[in-house]
Amino acid sequence: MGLRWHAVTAISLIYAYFATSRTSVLGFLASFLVAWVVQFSLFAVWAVILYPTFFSPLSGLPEPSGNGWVMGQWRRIVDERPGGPMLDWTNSIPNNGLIRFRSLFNQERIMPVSPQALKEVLVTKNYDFTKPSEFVTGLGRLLGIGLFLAEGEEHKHQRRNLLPAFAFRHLKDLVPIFWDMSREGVLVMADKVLAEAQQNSDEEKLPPKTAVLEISDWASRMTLDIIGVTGLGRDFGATKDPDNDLAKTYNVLFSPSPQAQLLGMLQLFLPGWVVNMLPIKRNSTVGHASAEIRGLCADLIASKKRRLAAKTLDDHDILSVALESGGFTDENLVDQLMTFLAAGHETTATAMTWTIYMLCLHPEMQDRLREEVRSRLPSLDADATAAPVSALDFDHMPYLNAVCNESLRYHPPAPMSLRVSAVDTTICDQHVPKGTRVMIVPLAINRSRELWGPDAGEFKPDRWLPYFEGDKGAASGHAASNYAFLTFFHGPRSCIGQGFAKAEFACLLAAWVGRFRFELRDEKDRDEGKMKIKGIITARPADGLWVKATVLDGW
Ligand code: HEM
Repeated sequence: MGLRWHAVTAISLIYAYFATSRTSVLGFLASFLVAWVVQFSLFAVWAVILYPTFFSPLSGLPEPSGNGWVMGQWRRIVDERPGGPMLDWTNSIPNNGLIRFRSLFNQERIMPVSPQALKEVLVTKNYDFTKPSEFVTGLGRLLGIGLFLAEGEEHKHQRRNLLPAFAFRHLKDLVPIFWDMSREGVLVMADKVLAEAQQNSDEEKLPPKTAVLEISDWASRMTLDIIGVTGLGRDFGATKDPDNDLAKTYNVLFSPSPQAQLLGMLQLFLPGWVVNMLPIKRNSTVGHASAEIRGLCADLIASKKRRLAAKTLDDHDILSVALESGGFTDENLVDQLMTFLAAGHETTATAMTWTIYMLCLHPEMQDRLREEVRSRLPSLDADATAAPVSALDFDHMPYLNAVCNESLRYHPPAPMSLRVSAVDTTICDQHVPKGTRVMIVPLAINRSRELWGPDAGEFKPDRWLPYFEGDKGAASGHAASNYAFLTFFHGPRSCIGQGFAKAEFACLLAAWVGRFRFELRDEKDRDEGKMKIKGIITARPADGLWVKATVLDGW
């Protein structure tokens, strides 16, 4: 529910016009202000207290206790990790598929938590629920107004034209490229570790061939290079160069700074274009970064178009597929590329970061995974052409796939997202008025005890392996429903890059764990509950993940 600024201003003007003699400008202004403030105050009492408490059709839904008088559950929402309070509510509040909670100024949110409620929001009534307008004005600067932010018919059209780039057959062909790039990246990493290890001082007490790395930075640079080559046909060279401009630009864009949080909050109350124009540093940083990325994407398109015109284009990257479809204008293609660059590398890098963290907490799983990798894949030192790998090699690595799935379940890189009902509609027969905000929380669903059983809160890759010969439940991690795994969402707006991300993730993880042993640098990080986790779209350890990486021999 938003204040109707135009109506309030018009009523205030009319009041001031009739209430004053119109000879005094000051008198007119004072009356205008008084009328404005009175209306605003009445609205605030209605919107913040009366409506959510007594009049909302959603007020009968179960909700967490301990609401602040004005701020609802806001304190918890900002203090805890993204999605953390919702996880707690999902597991503790009895419900019929929907939970309501109140956010800043008691704004109502509803959260679908049963398979039926999720199915309606994501699949059967998907187009009743759109992305909120602040996504377009806020995220649009980072992601471009591409597939991620398109709606309705425009979304269907774009998705249809982009799908061939993600077809199964095409993804299979990408696996050797993913592997090759993972292999090369790990060789660069290993050189760096060995060079640093030679300079280790005695006080550091690090084992031989060991150095401390910040893992999320390495993961981001490698995934940026992978999406560069396979998505856009350009190698950005970020893995080899820690000062790579594009990597640094994304690093700044996705850093959860206090200013970024403030802007995100203001987007809830002010028109997006006003927020984007506020004279604060974050705005100019994002403006410059976004212009730089746009320029880069425009260059790439121009160069591909020249090759397409000269009939020398035989690439299969996402950009080439989009170009050949003929379904996009140049301007729109720039937006699509921005979307794929951002959505296609931060997410997978976050998955890598959390997986290394979990494998540090569970060294026995790390050893088991390494054993499988080393027994199934050629050494990283082997010549890639002499020892090629294929998608089939990865299909035959059950533990690798189990670890990847479990990590994506336990730490979904994008822990929550938002929708708004575009029309009056229903979820599980509950009336949902137009304009209601619907919070979709993969972190909460992926760890729901109702859907996963009493061990939902444990990291257990084995749940993805068959418990007996012919056990079909392994494919869904033995969950009660397909909707229990929400990491990539479901339905027409599910992640188009899901297959791409899973294949890339498996290659990267196999190469990293095959070559290195990872241990946490700081003992205090063992307590996940105390870790500061923040993020814009994706959620990672706020201060990075610092690990001791040891280069291992024998493979
Ligand atoms: C582990 C990695 C990834 C995760 C966890 C992930 C997760 C998601 C999620 C949850 C959504 C839906 C968000 C929403 O609607 O609010 C989404 C959408 C999307 N993702 Fe991914 N993603 C990953 C990797 C990728 C990759 C590698 C690409 C591209 C190569 C990609 C491209 C997209 C696009 C274009 C959309 C918008 C789809 C649409 O609205 O039709 N993602 N992703």
